[in-house]
Amino acid sequence: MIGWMKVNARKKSNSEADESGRKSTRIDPATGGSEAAAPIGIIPAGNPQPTSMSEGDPAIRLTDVDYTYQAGSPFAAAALHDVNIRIRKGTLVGIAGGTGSGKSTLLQLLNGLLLPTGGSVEVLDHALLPNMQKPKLNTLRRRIGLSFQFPEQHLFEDTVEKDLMFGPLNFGLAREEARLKAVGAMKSMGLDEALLKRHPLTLSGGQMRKVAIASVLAAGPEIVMLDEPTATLDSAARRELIALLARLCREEGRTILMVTHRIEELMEVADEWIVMHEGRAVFQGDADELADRAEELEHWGVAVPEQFRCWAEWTARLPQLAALPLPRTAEEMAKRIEEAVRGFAERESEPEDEQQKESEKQPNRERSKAHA
Ligand SMILES: Nc1ncnc2c1ncn2[C@@H]1O[C@H](COP(=O)(O)OP(=O)(O)OP(=O)(O)O)[C@@H](O)[C@H]1O
Repeated sequence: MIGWMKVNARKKSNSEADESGRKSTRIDPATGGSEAAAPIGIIPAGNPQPTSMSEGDPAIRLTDVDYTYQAGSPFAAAALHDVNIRIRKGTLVGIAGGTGSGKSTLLQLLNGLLLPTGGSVEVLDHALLPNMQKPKLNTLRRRIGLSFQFPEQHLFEDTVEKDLMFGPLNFGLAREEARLKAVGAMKSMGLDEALLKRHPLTLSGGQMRKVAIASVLAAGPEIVMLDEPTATLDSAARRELIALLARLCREEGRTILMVTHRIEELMEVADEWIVMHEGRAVFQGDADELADRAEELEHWGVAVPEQFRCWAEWTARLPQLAALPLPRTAEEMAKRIEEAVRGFAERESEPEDEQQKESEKQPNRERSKAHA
Protein backbone atom coordinates (compact mmCIF):
# COMPACT_ATOMS: atom_id res chain seq x y z
CA MET A 1 0.00 0.00 0.00
CA ILE A 2 1.41 3.32 -1.00
CA GLY A 3 1.64 5.91 1.72
CA TRP A 4 -0.13 8.79 0.04
CA MET A 5 1.58 12.11 0.01
CA LYS A 6 0.97 15.38 -1.72
CA VAL A 7 2.25 14.63 -5.18
CA ASN A 8 3.25 18.19 -5.82
CA ALA A 9 3.79 21.46 -4.09
CA ARG A 10 1.47 23.65 -6.08
CA LYS A 11 -1.48 25.79 -5.14
CA LYS A 12 -4.36 24.32 -3.11
CA SER A 13 -7.42 25.49 -3.84
CA ASN A 14 -15.27 23.21 -4.25
CA SER A 15 -40.74 19.26 -10.02
CA GLU A 16 -39.51 16.54 -12.09
CA ALA A 17 -40.09 17.34 -15.72
CA ASP A 18 -39.68 13.92 -17.21
CA GLU A 19 -38.61 11.02 -15.13
CA SER A 20 -39.10 8.46 -17.80
CA GLY A 21 -37.15 10.26 -20.49
CA ARG A 22 -33.91 8.48 -19.71
CA LYS A 23 -34.80 4.99 -20.58
CA SER A 24 -38.31 4.51 -21.65
CA THR A 25 -39.72 7.35 -23.77
CA ARG A 26 -38.82 8.29 -27.31
CA ILE A 27 -35.65 10.33 -26.87
CA ASP A 28 -34.84 13.06 -29.34
CA PRO A 29 -31.59 11.77 -30.78
CA ALA A 30 -30.31 15.19 -31.66
CA THR A 31 -30.72 16.63 -28.24
CA GLY A 32 -31.18 13.89 -25.77
CA GLY A 33 -34.53 15.41 -24.92
CA SER A 34 -37.58 13.30 -24.39
CA GLU A 35 -40.91 14.23 -25.87
CA ALA A 36 -42.26 15.22 -22.49
CA ALA A 37 -40.66 18.65 -22.29
CA ALA A 38 -39.58 20.22 -19.05
CA PRO A 39 -40.59 23.80 -18.46
CA ILE A 40 -37.75 26.25 -18.92
CA GLY A 41 -37.09 29.96 -18.82
CA ILE A 42 -34.67 32.17 -20.67
CA ILE A 43 -32.89 34.89 -18.75
CA PRO A 44 -33.57 38.06 -20.72
CA ALA A 45 -30.57 40.14 -21.81
CA GLY A 46 -29.45 42.54 -19.12
CA ASN A 47 -31.43 40.76 -16.43
CA PRO A 48 -30.16 42.32 -13.22
CA GLN A 49 -31.09 39.44 -10.92
CA PRO A 50 -28.25 37.46 -9.31
CA THR A 51 -28.77 34.59 -11.73
CA SER A 52 -27.05 36.46 -14.60
CA MET A 53 -23.63 34.92 -15.18
CA SER A 54 -20.68 37.20 -15.02
CA GLU A 55 -17.46 35.46 -13.90
CA GLY A 56 -15.20 34.79 -16.89
CA ASP A 57 -17.23 33.18 -19.59
CA PRO A 58 -19.29 30.58 -17.81
CA ALA A 59 -21.33 28.03 -19.70
CA ILE A 60 -22.93 26.38 -16.69
CA ARG A 61 -23.65 27.43 -13.15
CA LEU A 62 -25.44 25.35 -10.55
CA THR A 63 -26.25 27.06 -7.28
CA ASP A 64 -27.40 25.07 -4.25
CA VAL A 65 -29.09 22.53 -6.48
CA ASP A 66 -31.20 19.74 -5.03
CA TYR A 67 -33.01 17.09 -6.99
CA THR A 68 -35.50 14.57 -5.64
CA TYR A 69 -37.17 12.03 -7.90
CA GLN A 70 -40.92 11.86 -7.37
CA ALA A 71 -40.68 14.68 -4.85
CA GLY A 72 -43.65 14.95 -2.56
CA SER A 73 -44.75 11.37 -3.15
CA PRO A 74 -44.24 8.36 -0.87
CA PHE A 75 -41.62 7.21 -3.40
CA ALA A 76 -39.49 10.36 -3.15
CA ALA A 77 -35.80 9.60 -3.73
CA ALA A 78 -33.26 12.34 -3.14
CA ALA A 79 -30.54 12.22 -5.82
CA LEU A 80 -28.70 15.55 -5.57
CA HIS A 81 -28.03 17.74 -2.56
CA ASP A 82 -26.68 21.25 -2.45
CA VAL A 83 -24.69 21.01 -5.68
CA ASN A 84 -22.59 24.05 -6.62
CA ILE A 85 -20.70 23.87 -9.89
CA ARG A 86 -19.22 26.39 -12.36
CA ILE A 87 -18.07 25.39 -15.84
CA ARG A 88 -16.40 27.76 -18.30
CA LYS A 89 -17.18 27.80 -22.02
CA GLY A 90 -14.88 25.79 -24.26
CA THR A 91 -13.58 23.49 -21.53
CA LEU A 92 -13.52 19.72 -21.43
CA VAL A 93 -14.75 18.49 -18.07
CA GLY A 94 -14.56 14.95 -16.72
CA ILE A 95 -17.29 13.86 -14.28
CA ALA A 96 -16.44 10.92 -12.07
CA GLY A 97 -18.18 9.24 -9.17
CA GLY A 98 -19.38 5.90 -7.90
CA THR A 99 -22.55 4.12 -8.89
CA GLY A 100 -25.67 6.07 -7.93
CA SER A 101 -23.67 9.19 -7.02
CA GLY A 102 -25.88 11.43 -9.20
CA LYS A 103 -23.86 11.85 -12.42
CA SER A 104 -26.68 11.02 -14.84
CA THR A 105 -29.18 13.07 -12.85
CA LEU A 106 -26.80 16.01 -13.07
CA LEU A 107 -26.58 15.76 -16.87
CA GLN A 108 -30.35 15.50 -17.20
CA LEU A 109 -30.76 18.69 -15.16
CA LEU A 110 -28.44 20.52 -17.50
CA ASN A 111 -30.49 19.99 -20.64
CA GLY A 112 -33.83 20.55 -18.98
CA LEU A 113 -34.88 16.93 -19.02
CA LEU A 114 -35.31 17.35 -15.27
CA LEU A 115 -35.91 20.54 -13.28
CA PRO A 116 -34.19 21.15 -9.96
CA THR A 117 -36.36 20.72 -6.90
CA GLY A 118 -34.18 23.31 -5.13
CA GLY A 119 -31.64 25.95 -6.15
CA SER A 120 -30.98 27.12 -9.69
CA VAL A 121 -29.41 25.72 -12.85
CA GLU A 122 -28.07 28.21 -15.38
CA VAL A 123 -26.94 26.94 -18.74
CA LEU A 124 -25.70 29.50 -21.28
CA ASP A 125 -28.41 32.17 -20.99
CA HIS A 126 -31.14 29.81 -19.84
CA ALA A 127 -32.28 29.44 -16.25
CA LEU A 128 -33.96 26.36 -14.86
CA LEU A 129 -35.74 26.81 -11.58
CA PRO A 130 -38.07 24.67 -9.47
CA ASN A 131 -41.76 24.83 -10.37
CA MET A 132 -41.28 27.01 -13.41
CA GLN A 133 -44.03 27.80 -15.85
CA LYS A 134 -43.63 26.03 -19.11
CA PRO A 135 -42.02 28.02 -21.89
CA LYS A 136 -40.10 26.52 -24.83
CA LEU A 137 -37.46 23.86 -24.43
CA ASN A 138 -36.31 23.47 -28.01
CA THR A 139 -33.84 26.38 -27.93
CA LEU A 140 -32.04 24.95 -24.94
CA ARG A 141 -31.89 21.46 -26.36
CA ARG A 142 -30.52 22.66 -29.65
CA ARG A 143 -27.66 24.26 -27.76
CA ILE A 144 -27.04 21.50 -25.24
CA GLY A 145 -26.86 17.96 -26.54
CA LEU A 146 -26.90 14.90 -24.32
CA SER A 147 -25.53 11.58 -25.46
CA PHE A 148 -27.03 8.85 -23.32
CA GLN A 149 -25.23 5.92 -21.72
CA PHE A 150 -26.57 3.45 -24.29
CA PRO A 151 -26.31 4.39 -28.00
CA GLU A 152 -29.53 2.51 -28.73
CA GLN A 153 -31.33 5.23 -26.79
CA HIS A 154 -30.58 7.57 -29.72
CA LEU A 155 -31.22 5.24 -32.64
CA PHE A 156 -34.77 4.52 -33.66
CA GLU A 157 -34.96 4.93 -37.41
CA ASP A 158 -34.20 2.40 -40.11
CA THR A 159 -31.21 4.31 -41.48
CA VAL A 160 -28.39 6.20 -39.84
CA GLU A 161 -29.22 9.14 -42.08
CA LYS A 162 -32.79 9.40 -40.77
CA ASP A 163 -31.55 9.18 -37.19
CA LEU A 164 -29.05 11.98 -37.79
CA MET A 165 -31.59 14.18 -39.59
CA PHE A 166 -34.24 13.75 -36.91
CA GLY A 167 -32.89 16.51 -34.64
CA PRO A 168 -32.20 19.13 -37.34
CA LEU A 169 -35.64 18.50 -38.90
CA ASN A 170 -37.23 18.73 -35.49
CA PHE A 171 -35.57 22.12 -35.05
CA GLY A 172 -37.14 23.34 -38.27
CA LEU A 173 -34.41 22.87 -40.87
CA ALA A 174 -35.28 21.99 -44.46
CA ARG A 175 -34.50 18.41 -45.58
CA GLU A 176 -31.42 19.33 -47.59
CA GLU A 177 -29.99 21.43 -44.76
CA ALA A 178 -30.71 18.63 -42.30
CA ARG A 179 -28.88 16.20 -44.60
CA LEU A 180 -25.86 18.48 -44.70
CA LYS A 181 -25.87 18.62 -40.91
CA ALA A 182 -25.97 14.83 -40.82
CA VAL A 183 -23.01 14.57 -43.18
CA GLY A 184 -21.06 17.18 -41.20
CA ALA A 185 -21.71 15.34 -37.93
CA MET A 186 -20.51 12.07 -39.48
CA LYS A 187 -17.30 13.82 -40.54
CA SER A 188 -16.82 15.34 -37.09
CA MET A 189 -16.92 11.82 -35.63
CA GLY A 190 -14.55 10.47 -38.27
CA LEU A 191 -17.27 8.26 -39.77
CA ASP A 192 -17.58 7.22 -43.39
CA GLU A 193 -20.50 8.87 -45.16
CA ALA A 194 -21.39 5.48 -46.67
CA LEU A 195 -22.69 4.44 -43.25
CA LEU A 196 -25.58 6.89 -43.64
CA LYS A 197 -27.55 4.35 -45.63
CA ARG A 198 -27.02 1.52 -43.13
CA HIS A 199 -29.51 0.35 -40.52
CA PRO A 200 -28.14 1.57 -37.15
CA LEU A 201 -28.45 -1.89 -35.62
CA THR A 202 -26.09 -3.37 -38.23
CA LEU A 203 -23.20 -1.19 -37.02
CA SER A 204 -20.39 -2.32 -34.74
CA GLY A 205 -20.54 -1.18 -31.12
CA GLY A 206 -17.92 1.51 -31.71
CA GLN A 207 -19.62 2.77 -34.88
CA MET A 208 -22.98 2.80 -33.11
CA ARG A 209 -21.55 4.84 -30.27
CA LYS A 210 -20.05 7.36 -32.68
CA VAL A 211 -23.29 7.57 -34.69
CA ALA A 212 -25.18 8.21 -31.44
CA ILE A 213 -22.80 11.08 -30.65
CA ALA A 214 -23.07 12.31 -34.27
CA SER A 215 -26.86 12.40 -33.86
CA VAL A 216 -26.31 14.83 -30.99
CA LEU A 217 -23.74 16.88 -32.93
CA ALA A 218 -26.02 17.20 -35.98
CA ALA A 219 -28.08 19.77 -34.09
CA GLY A 220 -24.92 21.88 -33.61
CA PRO A 221 -24.93 22.08 -29.80
CA GLU A 222 -22.52 24.43 -28.03
CA ILE A 223 -22.39 22.10 -25.04
CA VAL A 224 -22.06 18.36 -25.57
CA MET A 225 -22.66 16.06 -22.61
CA LEU A 226 -21.80 12.38 -22.78
CA ASP A 227 -22.82 9.78 -20.24
CA GLU A 228 -20.10 7.11 -20.14
CA PRO A 229 -19.50 7.09 -23.89
CA THR A 230 -16.53 4.76 -23.62
CA ALA A 231 -18.16 2.12 -21.39
CA THR A 232 -18.49 -0.56 -24.04
CA LEU A 233 -15.48 0.28 -26.20
CA ASP A 234 -12.09 -1.44 -26.40
CA SER A 235 -9.02 0.60 -25.52
CA ALA A 236 -8.15 1.64 -29.09
CA ALA A 237 -11.73 2.79 -29.77
CA ARG A 238 -11.73 4.61 -26.42
CA ARG A 239 -8.58 6.52 -27.27
CA GLU A 240 -9.92 7.41 -30.71
CA LEU A 241 -13.21 8.67 -29.27
CA ILE A 242 -11.48 10.76 -26.61
CA ALA A 243 -9.24 12.31 -29.29
CA LEU A 244 -12.34 13.21 -31.31
CA LEU A 245 -13.98 14.79 -28.27
CA ALA A 246 -10.84 16.78 -27.54
CA ARG A 247 -10.89 18.02 -31.14
CA LEU A 248 -14.55 19.10 -30.81
CA CYS A 249 -13.50 21.11 -27.78
CA ARG A 250 -10.19 22.60 -28.97
CA GLU A 251 -10.96 23.18 -32.66
CA GLU A 252 -14.71 23.73 -32.65
CA GLY A 253 -14.83 25.52 -29.29
CA ARG A 254 -17.54 23.30 -27.83
CA THR A 255 -17.90 22.73 -24.11
CA ILE A 256 -17.68 19.01 -23.40
CA LEU A 257 -18.85 17.24 -20.25
CA MET A 258 -18.08 13.56 -20.07
CA VAL A 259 -19.04 11.08 -17.38
CA THR A 260 -16.45 8.39 -16.94
CA HIS A 261 -15.52 5.66 -14.49
CA ARG A 262 -11.92 5.70 -15.72
CA ILE A 263 -10.20 8.92 -14.80
CA GLU A 264 -7.02 7.93 -16.64
CA GLU A 265 -8.70 7.76 -20.03
CA LEU A 266 -9.49 11.47 -19.90
CA MET A 267 -6.45 12.66 -17.98
CA GLU A 268 -4.58 13.94 -21.00
CA VAL A 269 -7.38 16.11 -22.34
CA ALA A 270 -9.62 17.13 -19.40
CA ASP A 271 -9.26 20.74 -18.30
CA GLU A 272 -11.22 20.11 -15.16
CA TRP A 273 -12.78 17.40 -13.02
CA ILE A 274 -15.96 17.11 -11.00
CA VAL A 275 -16.39 14.24 -8.56
CA MET A 276 -19.86 13.29 -7.39
CA HIS A 277 -20.39 11.34 -4.18
CA GLU A 278 -23.73 10.47 -2.62
CA GLY A 279 -25.49 13.22 -4.61
CA ARG A 280 -22.95 15.94 -3.78
CA ALA A 281 -20.29 17.56 -5.93
CA VAL A 282 -17.43 16.84 -3.54
CA PHE A 283 -14.65 18.05 -5.84
CA GLN A 284 -14.13 20.46 -8.71
CA GLY A 285 -10.66 21.31 -9.95
CA ASP A 286 -7.89 20.36 -12.34
CA ALA A 287 -5.92 17.15 -12.51
CA ASP A 288 -3.19 18.43 -10.19
CA GLU A 289 -5.75 19.30 -7.55
CA LEU A 290 -7.44 15.95 -8.07
CA ALA A 291 -4.11 14.18 -7.57
CA ASP A 292 -3.74 16.06 -4.29
CA ARG A 293 -7.04 14.48 -3.20
CA ALA A 294 -6.09 10.99 -4.38
CA GLU A 295 -6.49 9.54 -0.89
CA GLU A 296 -10.17 10.50 -0.93
CA LEU A 297 -10.93 9.05 -4.36
CA GLU A 298 -11.45 5.52 -3.12
CA HIS A 299 -13.79 6.76 -0.42
CA TRP A 300 -15.71 8.57 -3.18
CA GLY A 301 -16.02 5.28 -5.07
CA VAL A 302 -13.60 6.24 -7.83
CA ALA A 303 -10.64 4.08 -8.81
CA VAL A 304 -7.33 5.86 -8.22
CA PRO A 305 -5.61 6.27 -11.60
CA GLU A 306 -2.36 4.33 -11.96
CA GLN A 307 -0.75 7.58 -13.02
CA PHE A 308 -1.43 9.13 -9.59
CA ARG A 309 0.08 6.12 -7.81
CA CYS A 310 3.15 6.06 -9.98
CA TRP A 311 3.78 9.81 -9.72
CA ALA A 312 3.32 9.68 -5.93
CA GLU A 313 5.92 6.92 -5.68
CA TRP A 314 8.44 8.82 -7.78
CA THR A 315 7.91 12.16 -6.05
CA ALA A 316 8.55 10.37 -2.76
CA ARG A 317 11.87 9.11 -4.11
CA LEU A 318 12.91 12.25 -5.98
CA PRO A 319 11.51 15.26 -4.12
CA GLN A 320 12.59 17.69 -6.89
CA LEU A 321 9.73 16.17 -8.96
CA ALA A 322 7.22 17.33 -6.37
CA ALA A 323 7.50 20.94 -7.56
CA LEU A 324 6.36 19.95 -11.06
CA PRO A 325 2.76 19.63 -12.22
CA LEU A 326 1.32 16.16 -12.64
CA PRO A 327 2.29 14.77 -16.07
CA ARG A 328 -0.81 14.16 -18.18
CA THR A 329 0.55 11.20 -20.14
CA ALA A 330 2.71 8.16 -19.40
CA GLU A 331 5.29 9.44 -21.92
CA GLU A 332 5.49 12.84 -20.24
CA MET A 333 5.88 11.14 -16.86
CA ALA A 334 8.65 8.86 -18.12
CA LYS A 335 10.50 11.87 -19.57
CA ARG A 336 10.27 13.88 -16.34
CA ILE A 337 11.43 10.95 -14.26
CA GLU A 338 14.30 10.24 -16.63
CA GLU A 339 15.43 13.88 -16.49
CA ALA A 340 15.20 13.93 -12.71
CA VAL A 341 17.17 10.67 -12.42
CA ARG A 342 19.80 12.00 -14.82
CA GLY A 343 20.05 15.27 -12.83
CA PHE A 344 20.39 13.27 -9.64
CA ALA A 345 23.13 11.07 -11.13
CA GLU A 346 25.03 14.11 -12.42
CA ARG A 347 24.84 15.78 -9.03
CA GLU A 348 26.12 12.64 -7.37
CA SER A 349 29.13 12.60 -9.68
CA GLU A 350 29.99 16.29 -9.11
CA PRO A 351 32.81 17.15 -6.69
CA GLU A 352 31.52 18.17 -3.25
CA ASP A 353 32.27 21.92 -3.52
CA GLU A 354 30.26 22.07 -6.83
CA GLN A 355 27.36 20.37 -5.06
CA GLN A 356 27.56 22.94 -2.30
CA LYS A 357 27.39 25.81 -4.84
CA GLU A 358 24.48 24.12 -6.62
CA SER A 359 22.47 23.71 -3.43
CA GLU A 360 23.10 27.37 -2.55
CA LYS A 361 21.56 28.35 -5.93
CA GLN A 362 18.49 26.19 -5.33
CA PRO A 363 16.48 28.57 -3.10
CA ASN A 364 16.97 31.38 -5.66
CA ARG A 365 15.60 29.16 -8.40
CA GLU A 366 12.61 28.24 -6.31
CA ARG A 367 12.01 31.92 -5.65
CA SER A 368 12.20 32.90 -9.31
CA LYS A 369 9.90 29.99 -10.22
CA ALA A 370 7.40 31.26 -7.67
CA HIS A 371 7.59 34.75 -9.23
CA ALA A 372 7.17 33.34 -12.72
N1 LIG B 1 -36.10 7.47 -12.09
C1 LIG B 1 -35.64 7.38 -10.86
N2 LIG B 1 -36.48 7.26 -9.81
C2 LIG B 1 -36.03 7.21 -8.53
N3 LIG B 1 -34.73 7.25 -8.20
C3 LIG B 1 -33.83 7.37 -9.21
C4 LIG B 1 -34.24 7.41 -10.58
N4 LIG B 1 -33.12 7.53 -11.34
C5 LIG B 1 -32.07 7.53 -10.49
N5 LIG B 1 -32.50 7.44 -9.21
C6 LIG B 1 -31.66 7.44 -8.01
O1 LIG B 1 -30.95 8.66 -7.96
C7 LIG B 1 -29.62 8.43 -7.50
C8 LIG B 1 -28.63 8.95 -8.52
O2 LIG B 1 -28.76 8.16 -9.69
P1 LIG B 1 -27.92 8.47 -11.02
O3 LIG B 1 -28.46 7.58 -12.09
O4 LIG B 1 -27.93 9.93 -11.26
O5 LIG B 1 -26.46 8.03 -10.56
P2 LIG B 1 -25.17 7.75 -11.44
O6 LIG B 1 -24.05 8.37 -10.72
O7 LIG B 1 -25.40 8.19 -12.85
O8 LIG B 1 -25.04 6.17 -11.35
P3 LIG B 1 -24.37 5.11 -12.40
O9 LIG B 1 -22.93 5.40 -12.45
O10 LIG B 1 -24.70 3.80 -11.76
O11 LIG B 1 -25.08 5.30 -13.74
C9 LIG B 1 -29.50 6.93 -7.23
O12 LIG B 1 -29.72 6.72 -5.88
C10 LIG B 1 -30.61 6.35 -8.05
O13 LIG B 1 -31.10 5.15 -7.48
